[in-house]
Amino acid sequence: MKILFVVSEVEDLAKTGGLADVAKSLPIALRSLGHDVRIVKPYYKQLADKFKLENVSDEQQVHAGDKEYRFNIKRLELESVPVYCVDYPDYFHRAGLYSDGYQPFGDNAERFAFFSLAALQTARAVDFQPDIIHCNDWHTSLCSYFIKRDQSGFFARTKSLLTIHNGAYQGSYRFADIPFLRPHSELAAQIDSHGNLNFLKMGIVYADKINAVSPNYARELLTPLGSHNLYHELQSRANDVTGILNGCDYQQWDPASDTWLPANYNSESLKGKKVCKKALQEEVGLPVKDGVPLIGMLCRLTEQKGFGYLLPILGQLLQHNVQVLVIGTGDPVISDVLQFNAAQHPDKLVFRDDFSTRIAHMLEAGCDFFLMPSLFEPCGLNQMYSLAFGTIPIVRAVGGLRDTVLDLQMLPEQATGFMFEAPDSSALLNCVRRALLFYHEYPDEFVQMQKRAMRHRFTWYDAALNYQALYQNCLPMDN
Ligand SMILES: Nc1ncnc2c1ncn2[C@@H]1O[C@H](COP(=O)(O)OP(=O)(O)O[C@H]2O[C@H](CO)[C@@H](O)[C@H](O)[C@H]2O)[C@@H](O)[C@H]1O
Repeated sequence: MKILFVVSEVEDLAKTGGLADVAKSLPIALRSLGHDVRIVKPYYKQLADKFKLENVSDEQQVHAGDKEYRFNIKRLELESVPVYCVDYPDYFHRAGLYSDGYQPFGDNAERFAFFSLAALQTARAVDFQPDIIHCNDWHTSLCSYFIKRDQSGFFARTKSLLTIHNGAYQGSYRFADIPFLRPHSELAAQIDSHGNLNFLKMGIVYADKINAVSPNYARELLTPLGSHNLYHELQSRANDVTGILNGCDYQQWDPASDTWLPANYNSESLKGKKVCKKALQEEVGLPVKDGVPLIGMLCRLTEQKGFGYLLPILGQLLQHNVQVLVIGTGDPVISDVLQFNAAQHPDKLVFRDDFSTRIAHMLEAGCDFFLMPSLFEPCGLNQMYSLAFGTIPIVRAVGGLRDTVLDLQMLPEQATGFMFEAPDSSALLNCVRRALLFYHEYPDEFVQMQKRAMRHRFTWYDAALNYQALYQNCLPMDN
């Protein structure tokens, strides 16, 4: 099959979160199944600073009424997957991808409506007539609409799939302010009472199929509580909504060969993990103690990740014989509270307002537990990385976390972690206490759990097979 994978961010090129991990690994896995998959993404400053790329075609155009927007197409290869980059400096040559660090850019609607049109124009320019356009999240949802209404005939046989990586971000903007959409009366008919058009909703309405990044999140999306206020739209497409679990890139996340780590280890021997713990404690300034459990947390600082019920019990949690390390950037209100608590408990809590690939690997390897108490979690990748590193996840039973972690109480023989149900502080605190008790009281069983976790596999190969079947499902029978 010919697949055009349209996405805003890609690991190694430009990234703000888990979407980028998927946008690298899935196309590579699909390529290994023999499909002709090509990525289209914006030529962000982050990417332009790293790779000075040449144009691969004449200047291209997108129109908004009488106005012409001229852009260039650059190309590179990511492990033999072609990546076309839409080069339009006015929209994409900025320090951030979506915001200046404080506020979202005021023209995000315009930027991503343009990008969706430009991605389709890129396919035409390089004469790549896809069977499937695979759209990802709100940024590229409009492609599903545009191919259905395309006048050129180029996409007459093309079907579209929308993958929802995070349904909380929907891109809802004043329709009248988006020059590229003004001629589309069909979209104008879909605005809400405030005059806003919801980009993700348009993907849900117009895509041939829709999938979420885990089976459990797909089920949650079809409930009033889990639908991020898109219940009616999702329910009306219920027969076309499925879930495919993300994979884990075990080349990148392998403690036996990881070059970011001070020592390597595997599921036969965890000796190197102790070295990693010591190095991590030293690096972040925690007392170097082996018998004290170290809980790590690494994420974007947002409400989604469960800070609403974690922050109120941090003090209680730190009364235990434990060390906690939180690393991530994001909401300044959350970082202020973390900073305040860290100043009060310097020997027990460290917060780093920071993110780098190196520190991510160091944290995943050096901690005993990985905390991910998310309010909602479409799939979650960090819990898979922590399983691969023998770092026991403590998670809320929600979204993909429920699909990937097996709780000790429920499945004592197969358990790989600890889970709690209710999104509240006491359920979280009880769960962490349960995990700490197990660590202190059953050290041998704890090591067995670590080894079991390390052997658990969620491969991109399996995910790619499922996507392949879903693409087939989008296409007419004769394909
Ligand atoms: N401050 C920061 N800056 C840059 N990178 C950071 C960062 N903090 C963490 N990261 C990195 O981003 C990735 C996080 O992936 P997750 O899946 O855990 O969450 P995210 O919410 O971003 O993704 C969404 O999309 C993915 C992919 O489908 C779903 O798994 C997930 O549930 C959904 O919320 C990891 O590679 C991590 O190391």
